[in-house]
Amino acid sequence: MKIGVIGEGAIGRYVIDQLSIDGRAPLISLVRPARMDRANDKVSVRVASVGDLPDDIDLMVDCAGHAALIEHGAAILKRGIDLVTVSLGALADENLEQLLTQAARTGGAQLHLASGAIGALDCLQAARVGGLSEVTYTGRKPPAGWRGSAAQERVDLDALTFATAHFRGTARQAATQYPKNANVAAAVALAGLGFDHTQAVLIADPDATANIHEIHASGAFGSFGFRIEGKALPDNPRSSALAAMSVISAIHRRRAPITT
Ligand SMILES: NC(=O)C1=CN([C@@H]2O[C@H](COP(=O)(O)OP(=O)(O)OC[C@H]3O[C@@H](n4cnc5c(N)ncnc54)[C@H](O)[C@@H]3O)[C@@H](O)[C@H]2O)C=CC1
Ligand SMILES: O=C([O-])CC(=O)C(=O)O
Repeated sequence: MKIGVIGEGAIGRYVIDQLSIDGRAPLISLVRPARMDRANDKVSVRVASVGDLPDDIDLMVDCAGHAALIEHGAAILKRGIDLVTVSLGALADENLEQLLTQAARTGGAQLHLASGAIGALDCLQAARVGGLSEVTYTGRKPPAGWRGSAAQERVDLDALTFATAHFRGTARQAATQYPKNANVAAAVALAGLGFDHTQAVLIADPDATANIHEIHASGAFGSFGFRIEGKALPDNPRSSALAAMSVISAIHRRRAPITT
């Protein structure tokens, strides 16, 4: 299977490392033009545009964030190449969602949303069939996990002495205002009640030692609570290791003769 990766940051590097251990086919990296000369011995080919991807590529994986999905997503799908993405929050923009839907139909390809740093999405998807009445997502990270986000303008991250909510609103608002931190809110919304009916709370917690994500949902099925304490990737305190693992898991499931 010939795979192309977008993004050589914390998630991208994990994915490239794992795929090179699998070692079945050359890896292609789609990078910004300024990064064309960067060295990574696990990558065989570097390209700066979707047009330069080889014809026999099987799958692209976006590990680069909203800007990359916006820039490359439609062109990849239109070329008939399936795309796995971690940038779910970008779909809070309805125009982008429509553009990607149309591109996938035109190319006969599929955009696969990696489960990312959260779980229990299967439960929400099934519960949605019978009708959900309420879904709340709470994201809690140490202050360092919120650096570079809108939280910085709302609370003094360096001076916090107790857990402080810096955002309360819908999943659409969270995903739009926190592009690097609230993809999980988008995942919960897309699996359950949608962007405008899923409530989100984002908390900076000086006592937290992990990225903690919680879902509380109720509906015709009953109710459930889900909580995960995810370790951050060593290179980026914002991003949970599970998000990178979920990309590899998505690729493995595509190859498997029997899959969930
Ligand atoms: N679904 C989920 O649960 C999660 C999703 N994410 C998303 O994944 C993104 C990446 O996370 P990290 O690897 O930790 O970030 P990072 O900042 O370590 O790496 C991002 C990489 O993407 C590259 N990049 C950015 N825009 C690009 C473009 N237009 N074309 C090509 N490359 C581009 C950057 O040069 C950098 O190498 C986050 O910004 C966030 O949106 C992150 C954590 C969890
Ligand atoms: O990695 C995490 O813990 C969550 C995250 O950044 C996101 O949802 O974008």
